[in-house]
Amino acid sequence: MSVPSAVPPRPAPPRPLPLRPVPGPRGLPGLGNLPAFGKDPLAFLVRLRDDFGDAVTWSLGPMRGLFLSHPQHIAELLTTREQSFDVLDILWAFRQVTGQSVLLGQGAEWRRKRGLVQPTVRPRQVRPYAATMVECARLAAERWRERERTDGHEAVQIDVHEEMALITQQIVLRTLFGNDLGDRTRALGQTMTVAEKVVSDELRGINLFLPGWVPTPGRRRLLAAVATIDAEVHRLISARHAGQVRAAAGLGRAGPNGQARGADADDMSQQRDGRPPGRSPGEFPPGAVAGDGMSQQREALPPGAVAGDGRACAGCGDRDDLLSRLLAARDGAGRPLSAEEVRDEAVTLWAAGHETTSTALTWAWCMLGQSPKVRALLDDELARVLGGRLPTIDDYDRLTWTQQIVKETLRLYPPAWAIATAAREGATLGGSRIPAGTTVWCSQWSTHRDPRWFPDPGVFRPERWGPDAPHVIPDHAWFPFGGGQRTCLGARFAQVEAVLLLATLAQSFHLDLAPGPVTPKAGLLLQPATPLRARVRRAG
Ligand code: HEM
Repeated sequence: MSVPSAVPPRPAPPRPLPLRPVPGPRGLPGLGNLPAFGKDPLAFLVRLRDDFGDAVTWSLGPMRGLFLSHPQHIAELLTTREQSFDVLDILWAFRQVTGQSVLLGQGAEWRRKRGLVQPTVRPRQVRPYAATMVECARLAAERWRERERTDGHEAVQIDVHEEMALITQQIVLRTLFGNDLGDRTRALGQTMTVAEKVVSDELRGINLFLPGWVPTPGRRRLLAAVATIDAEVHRLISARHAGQVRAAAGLGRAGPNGQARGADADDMSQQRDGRPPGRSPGEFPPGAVAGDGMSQQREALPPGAVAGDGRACAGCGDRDDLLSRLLAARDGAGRPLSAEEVRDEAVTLWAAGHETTSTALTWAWCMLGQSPKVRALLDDELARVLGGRLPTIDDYDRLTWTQQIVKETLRLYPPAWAIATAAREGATLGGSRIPAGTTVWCSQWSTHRDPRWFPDPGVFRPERWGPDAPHVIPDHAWFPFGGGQRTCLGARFAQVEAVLLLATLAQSFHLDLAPGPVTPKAGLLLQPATPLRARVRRAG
């Protein structure tokens, strides 16, 4: 007879679903399936699944590929990625922006950085940023009203994505740097937009295979944009750091950007390792954490925004933005991130954190514009839960229909539409060996539209995510934020942001879409192929 134990036995890991890859469509000599994929990657991946099955081999130029469509295989890939698969080494342009951050790192270095960055954006920490999210949405609403006053009621036309990107850019920059950027926020945001556009272009066609040293006009633009970003971010970091050191040493209050008054904080102009100027490998002295000299920025923040919650970030002093958290972070050995590492992580959170969410919001408005019933239920919920006031983080759990709208939008139009990794020696999936070097792909676009998991997959139906939904959605059939150990660090941040922005803006406005079809285009992210234009109309 077995002795009862206080600790319940761990459930056995599910048996892997056997993997039996079949060859996909025959490609062209030397190019493989590159032309078909390049022409329409979304249609191509869906065709691989529909015409060939759940595990299909194909090739992209010299790259031997394996495409997975079954959620169980996807789950296995994402959960074993750190042990058996590498980050693809084709992301030269992306690396220029993110540097050696958690996004493209691997192995022990990635684990260390993930351990340092994760606590700064974990769900509990998103709470203090919610007020900033709502405030930035409120400012956008004010801007639209102002345009109504000047241009007339009928005339306010917007490019939805441009407007959403303005808001999310402002949110991420404020949550990162407080108000330190001041009136440079917009210009710096535009510089990041230039960099992102080039990165997106680089991931298409022949550029994908050009070594990083080949200069192209786009690459020159990218490097110039990165140099501007670096100079500004390093200025902010070193000013904040100098302010912290001075405050810790009791040498008086910091200046308006956190720098010690009279100190020459901007000493970050050396060039290193062929990277753009403005990066410094400098380590901060241990213990150089925020002191009490930052109250001037705090006063400049909107009321309640990025609250200085000492419990949330020990070592941040009265600044509680992401930069303070990164500067205060210590690894298991008590080591902080170096100045360059802080730069890389800050710019990565910025780049990874704004365009993804603004893209999701653009699609959400598109869906709302096309689905009057869904919109009417949204209006009911907003009236019931908010009754005309601005939302707070405490409303999040009650805004269930708004959450379902966001989830369903992320299903139909996942901003990140595919994940690709390279198999290492010894990698296996579904019990089968995967030859080293094989690029293993899965696609949110195609799996999220698989009728086996989502009946009527092309229909926007937020009810799927309600408690009474008749269909069980298997694990990893919906994975807009990836999965496993490398799952998106900002998933909670993004979901809270999307719900609060929609709730704030939809309370006051409808966005009436310009007539005509909206087609998605797969670049770095999945975005409308042409600008989504809408007329802003007062709600109610
Ligand atoms: C709708 C918005 C977003 C989407 C769809 C999205 C999607 C993703 C995806 C698919 C990954 C790769 C996961 C994987 O490989 O398994 C990822 C990684 C990441 N995301 Fe997001 N993301 C969003 C918003 C954000 C935000 C707001 C932030 C930061 C504030 C952020 C920061 C990151 C970081 C740092 C990683 C790298 C994690 C690692 O490799 O360890 N993301 N995201």
